[in-house]
Amino acid sequence: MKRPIRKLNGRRPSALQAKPVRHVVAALILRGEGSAREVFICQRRADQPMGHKWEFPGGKIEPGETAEIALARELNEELGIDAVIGEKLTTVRHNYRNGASIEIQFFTVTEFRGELENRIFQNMLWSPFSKLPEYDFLTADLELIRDLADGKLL
Ligand SMILES: Nc1nc2c([nH]c(=O)n2[C@@H]2O[C@H](COP(=O)(O)OP(=O)(O)OP(=O)(O)O)[C@@H](O)[C@H]2O)c(=O)[nH]1
Repeated sequence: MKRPIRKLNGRRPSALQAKPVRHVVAALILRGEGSAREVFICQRRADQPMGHKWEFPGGKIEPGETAEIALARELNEELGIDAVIGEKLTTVRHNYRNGASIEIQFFTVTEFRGELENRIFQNMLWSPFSKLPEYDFLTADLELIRDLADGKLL
């Protein structure tokens, strides 16, 4: 039996509006050891969605790509480096308020060829883990940022 679609003030229930999950990969590019350890972070340009927010370099996985291949491609496009993709650190799922749902796989990178070159960002820099909470990161990254700053990860 077909169930009628319930109307809410003329709108469909939100489950029917849900957008497909976007699969994203991002890199924690690391340098240094111990308390001198730093991670490379990037700021989105004003004209990008969620402009001025800080993030880890990366992007969406294209059809047919593995996560590692997608991340190596994104790092090449965004920063001009040939990176060796390391271990997967964590996977984060997040629902943005606009209905977008993303799953981000974070990988470490400790080796790459080439110089880090700013091709698309407003700003980019090396940050000690303890200073990460001072930057205005994308909401989906906040738990990871706290864990890194508290020394719970890496
Ligand atoms: N790269 C990256 N994306 C993140 C992070 N955190 C987070 O929520 N995202 C979200 O994941 C999505 C990645 O999309 P993107 O626009 O950067 O990907 P892309 O380079 O493939 O974009 P394009 O569609 O312009 O080619 C965005 O919705 C972005 O807001 C992060 O730390 N790094």
